[in-house]
Order: sequence, then structure tokens, then C-alpha cells
Amino acid sequence: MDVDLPEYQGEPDQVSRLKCQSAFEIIKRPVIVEDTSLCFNALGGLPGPYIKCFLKKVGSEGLFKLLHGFDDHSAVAVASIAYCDGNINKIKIFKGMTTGRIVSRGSQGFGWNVWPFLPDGCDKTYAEMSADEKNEISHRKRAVEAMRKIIFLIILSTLHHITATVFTLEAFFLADAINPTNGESRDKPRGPVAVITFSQRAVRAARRVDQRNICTTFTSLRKVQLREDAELTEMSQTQDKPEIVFVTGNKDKLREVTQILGEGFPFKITNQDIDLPEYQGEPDEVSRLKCQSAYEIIKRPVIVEDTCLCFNAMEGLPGPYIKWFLKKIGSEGLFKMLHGFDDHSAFALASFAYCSGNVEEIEIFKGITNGTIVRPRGSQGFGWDVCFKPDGYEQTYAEMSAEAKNEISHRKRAVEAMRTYFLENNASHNNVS
Ligand SMILES: O=P(O)(O)OP(=O)(O)OP(=O)(O)OC[C@H]1O[C@@H](n2cnc3c(O)ncnc32)[C@H](O)[C@@H]1O
Ligand SMILES: [Mg+2]
Repeated sequence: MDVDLPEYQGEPDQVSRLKCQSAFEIIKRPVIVEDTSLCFNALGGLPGPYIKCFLKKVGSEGLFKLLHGFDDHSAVAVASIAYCDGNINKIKIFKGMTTGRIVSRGSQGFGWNVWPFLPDGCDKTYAEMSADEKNEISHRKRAVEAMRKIIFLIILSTLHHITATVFTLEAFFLADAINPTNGESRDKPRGPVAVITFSQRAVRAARRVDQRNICTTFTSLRKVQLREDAELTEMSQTQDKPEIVFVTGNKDKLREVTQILGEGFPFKITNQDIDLPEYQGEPDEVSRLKCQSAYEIIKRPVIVEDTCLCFNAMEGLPGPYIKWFLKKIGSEGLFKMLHGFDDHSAFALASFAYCSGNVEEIEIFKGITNGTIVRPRGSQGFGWDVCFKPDGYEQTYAEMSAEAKNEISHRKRAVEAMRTYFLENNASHNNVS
């Protein structure tokens, strides 16, 4: 079955675990999903699960350039297969890894096959290998082998009920298509087959085996943890205005928004620190989905904000994934990632998303500040402020006072767009209470 599952942000295991939970919530039968990562050791394991997006935006040569500023070009290809037999609290993860390094050749091939990845002990990159050669040593082969051992036992006990998954054309494994007594392929599978994948090639592979209808659905994960944060709520404004909840776990963001809004905002902003799932996608989509998740929990008017730091040389990446890059390689690493590129320009983007009650009608307010990525300097601010120098200024955000940053920041611009909207639509938002 081809189900259009949301992609999550996080560590590779976490990404496939969440994907598997979503798949099970739709399919309601045993399911398998797979997520593939290409982890650069110098980047603390990134781009990791975001490799698909990076490859699309910067290409194979761009991936190589990302490592120019680093001595270590080693990498690990990881396939993480998640299997849910019906209990979403007991998802099994099967991992396969192939170690190697990133090189600048071998750009033929399709999709993720163009990874400029030279496995250890091989003289050909993945892109230069035939499908058979690759299947012999690939990370996916190893994950599938790890799974096969366990799944066979399950197949033996639930032969007629098991739902198996094909995930890519190269993935030869089809649980129900394998004869459990001798491990050889059946000509035709005996039971139903579910394919949980974005890949059209996987769908074609599944159709070849099983001619059933392929449907596309979408869901969002509602599993979130909710926790109040009294300290942040205290920062909210006056009591007698209608309330909107700003859902963020980032105190620095909340502080800036509160300072920028000042007194002249027609609503009282309160805060809830909720551990919302982070989605992959384009910036607007990321904040829209975040807002939907927040509304589904709060059930009152909500605002969320997603911040991106977009490098022009990388077609806007790391963009919404900046949080993970910052966490793994710090601001110095962000600066180094641009060593291989001539263009060091970037823009900071804040996207607020507001839902007044209808998750189909979410308003987005954006603010952009253009600048350059520089060697880190300064001690004010937070996050990547130390390496972002706004155009027209000699200082980085972190060398400016909070007031000076708030005058010109991406967040200031987005908040102003939101303020204008609320002032103009104040009368029509009587449902905000
Ligand atoms: O709960 P939410 O609101 O999602 O908070 P977050 O910290 O996860 O925020 P994002 O998902 O938007 O990730 C953006 C990353 O960029 C950082 N960041 C956000 N605004 C920034 C700013 O104005 N200056 C520097 N770094 C910023 C922030 O600390 C994160 O690491
Ligand atoms: Mg976040």
C-alpha cells in the first residue's frame, strides 16, 4: 500500500519509529516501514534522515562540497526498518549499516542511488555499482537480513495474517513472498501486501507481485507530550484580553516575541511548552503541520513559530533542519559547512502559523532577514546568532543588544506581519476567547 506518511525530524531510529506508528494508525495491521540515512561523521551524523532533501537541493557534488572544511570524509549509510506487529509501544527496529566515505565521483544513477558514497573495501561508489553488486554490501541488505531472521519466526506463527512491506525496487525482501520453510521466494505471495513508501519504484515493484489497488492517505501523528511551563506562562501579558496560546519549547523565542509584541497587541499571549513532533518539508509546510498538531492538543486558538536558517549556496538548507545541525556541529561547524562554496550568503526566516479553530485555514506570517554566515563571534542572543551577520551591519546578531536585534530581525518582521493581521481582523475574531 502506498501511504503518504508524514516525515518526521529526529534521530534515524526515532524517524522510522514515528513513521511506523503513523503507518499502523492507518493500516491497523502489522506494518513495516523503512527510513534511510546517510550520516557524515564530521557533521555528527547529519544530513542523516534529511539526505533525500539535501541530495535534491545540492546534488551529489554539493554533498561532497559540504565536507570541504572538514578533514574527516567518512560516512555511514544506515537503513532503519521499523516493524509494528500491533502494539505501537513495542516497535522493533532493525538496522543495517555500511561504512565508507564521501567522494566526488559517480553521479550517474537515480534517486538516492546517486549518493557519492564509496563503501569501505570497494573501488566503486554506490552509484557506480550494479543493483546486484550494491545489494551484496548495502546497508539495506544488512537491515533486511537482520529483520528476516526475526520475521521468519513471526511468519511461521501467523502465516496467513502477516502483512509485509516492500520498500524499494532494490529491496528484494517481501516477507509474505518468501517461503518460510526454505527461505526461497514464492512466485506469488499468499497474503495481503502493504507497501509503506513514497517511492514510486516501490509501488511498481509491489504491483508486479500483487495487483491490488494502491491508495494514498495522509495522517498526522497525535502522540505528543503535554507539559505546562509556569515560568513561561508568567511572561504572558495582561489578563483582560482574549487569549492565544503560543506553543513553543524555546524560552528565547518566547522572550523575543514577548518583547517585540510589547503592549500594543490585541490578544493576551500565553505559553505552553509542548513536545510537538517536528516534521520534514518546506518551511511553510513545517509550521502548518506544527500548528495543526498544536491545535489538536490545545483545542483553542494557537500560534506556533518555526525558524529556518537558509544558506543560499545550498538552495535554502539546512533551513528547517537548522536545529539539528546546530545541536550536532555548533555555529563553528555551520560556518565550516560553507568552506567549499563561494557564496556564504544566507537568510533567517521566521514563520508563524496561527489556527483560530479550523485546521484547514491556517494563517502563515513570515519574516526574512538577509545576511552572511561568518566565523562565530559575540556573546548575546542564542542559537546561531553568533554566526549570522545581517546585511548592512558589521556585527553579528550576537554582537547586538537584544533591542537592536529585535529592530531588524526575521522574528520582528514576522511578528509585525502577524500584528497587522490581528489589528485588521480583530473584529472578525470573536471566537478567540
Ligand atoms: O518549540 P519550538 O518553537 O519548535 O522551538 P525550537 O527551539 O525547536 O525551534 P525551531 O524548531 O524553530 O528550531 C530553530 C532552531 O534555530 C534556533 N533559533 C531560533 N530562532 C533563532 C534566532 O533568532 N537566533 C538564533 N537562533 C535561533 C533555535 O534555537 C533552534 O535551534
Ligand atoms: Mg522545534
